[in-house]
Amino acid sequence: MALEEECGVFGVFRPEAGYVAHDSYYALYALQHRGQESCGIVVNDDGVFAEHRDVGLVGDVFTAPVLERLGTGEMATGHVRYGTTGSRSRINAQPLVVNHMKGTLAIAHNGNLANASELRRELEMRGSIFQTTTDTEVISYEIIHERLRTKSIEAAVESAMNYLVGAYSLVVMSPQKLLAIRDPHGFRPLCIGTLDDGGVVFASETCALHAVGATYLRDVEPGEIVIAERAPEGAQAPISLRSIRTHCGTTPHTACVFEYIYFARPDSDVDGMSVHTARQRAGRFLAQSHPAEADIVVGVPDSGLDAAMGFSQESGIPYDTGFIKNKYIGRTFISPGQSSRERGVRIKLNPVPSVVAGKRVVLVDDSIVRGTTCKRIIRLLREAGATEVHFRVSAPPFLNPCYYGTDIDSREKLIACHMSEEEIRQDIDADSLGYLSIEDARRMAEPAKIGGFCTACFDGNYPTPVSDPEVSRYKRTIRTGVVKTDDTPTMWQMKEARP
Ligand SMILES: O=P(O)(O)OC[C@H]1O[C@H](OP(=O)(O)OP(=O)(O)O)[C@H](O)[C@@H]1O
Ligand SMILES: NC(=O)CC[C@H](N)C(=O)O
Ligand code: SF4
Ligand SMILES: [Mg+2]
Repeated sequence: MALEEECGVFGVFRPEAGYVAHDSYYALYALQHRGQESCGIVVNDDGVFAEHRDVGLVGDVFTAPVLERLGTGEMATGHVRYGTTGSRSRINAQPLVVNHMKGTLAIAHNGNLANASELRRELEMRGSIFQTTTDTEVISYEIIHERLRTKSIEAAVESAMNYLVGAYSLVVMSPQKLLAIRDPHGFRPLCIGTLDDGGVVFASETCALHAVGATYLRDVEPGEIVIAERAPEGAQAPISLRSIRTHCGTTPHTACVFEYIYFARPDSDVDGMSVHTARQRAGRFLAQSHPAEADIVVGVPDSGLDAAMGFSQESGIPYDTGFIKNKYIGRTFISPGQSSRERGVRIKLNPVPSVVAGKRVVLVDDSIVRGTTCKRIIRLLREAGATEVHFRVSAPPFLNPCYYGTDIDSREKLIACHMSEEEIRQDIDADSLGYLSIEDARRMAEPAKIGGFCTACFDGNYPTPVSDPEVSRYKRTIRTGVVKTDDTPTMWQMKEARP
């Protein structure tokens, strides 16, 4: 496995009981690109939770009878998963539902805790019995633990956030409230929308708001807890929103830059910045930093197309459709092993010979991970008659794993960890090769309403301590509990502070 998708979360709260499972179904369909291993919906009908989760795609798991069985309710939460902690089995499918002394809780999580194993060990020592192998269950138990000594679910979340390190965009549903929570770094996106009937929705991406007919209100701020609850009688709107901001501004914002490069849908806005525009900007920057003498610019469908357009606009070289993508194949990333991944690339893309024959082609894609895709498509272009292929990549080279919800699992598999740029160019048989610089990767999303970006998979600058032996500079921090690299408290220090 190399780079993989992540997860999508959704929540809806309507003033009157209705088909909120159907809302979730449409939204999850729009978020399917963020995770294809499993999915789930939990409906809340006046405090009674009905749930369905399974491995598979949204359209396969949620048949009409299944949606029917979920019934009606005022609230629902949904999830599409690509697992980063814990296997891809049904037991780990989300939203998780946990019964505790003060009620029931459903939780949907996008992201990954950097201190999940430490927290889990500690919770187990205190008697917690885990049903899954996910970090999401760790978050739920941390919240429940805090709930026993706080007055409300939001106070419990606020308190639990003191111990959570890493990436978490959450939708939490209690019998009476629907909460949206974003970690103080703001790694993963999360936005708020409103419905015509006065309802409220939370979603990973704005494309899911559009899928349910909601209007974008704003993004959840990094560190913010947004609480949707029934407004008192006579209030202007039937559902009110309020916020707890005690965790806002406690750490620099480090939104995942790869959301703009690859993960998010181009028709989504993330932190107020259009993903399509960000990708076009990246293409323009590439044309400035790595120009080419060529006849046409071609993008690799799907996620290379916007950057190819930007390259064409900046360079003046005409853009054309050089590849047709088979509509009936999913993202090759989801293939379980390298051999089936290679087969997937073969059947997925086909060049258009009339476009590329006899042409010097600038080929643009969003990333090189293992080098499988680009090697294959450059060969296809040459077989179709392209005379030169200049490959431009709208991301910097991947050199490090991600601990925040993206499965870039080991350096062994990352081609840039083993070959120089010139060796890669030769290996993939390109006439020239140019990557986006890290600085330009940050610049592509600069207009976003967020303070800064994580670029750790490219430069190794992890915004939090991470408990992984691969990241040697943090080893000492984690073993000794002495912070050497910044002022972020270690897990051990946080534990000591815990009442
Ligand atoms: O170097 P590799 O290991 O081959 O991986 C890189 C490719 O994988 C992704 O595309 P993918 O085809 O998976 O999905 P997409 O259709 O969404 O671009 C990415 O957009 C690159 O094209
Ligand atoms: N990719 C994700 O956001 C995954 C969420 C969570 N860490 C899980 O493994 O289920
Ligand atoms: S390490 Fe890379 S993929 Fe992970 S959060 Fe940072 S920028 Fe995103
Ligand atoms: Mg691709």
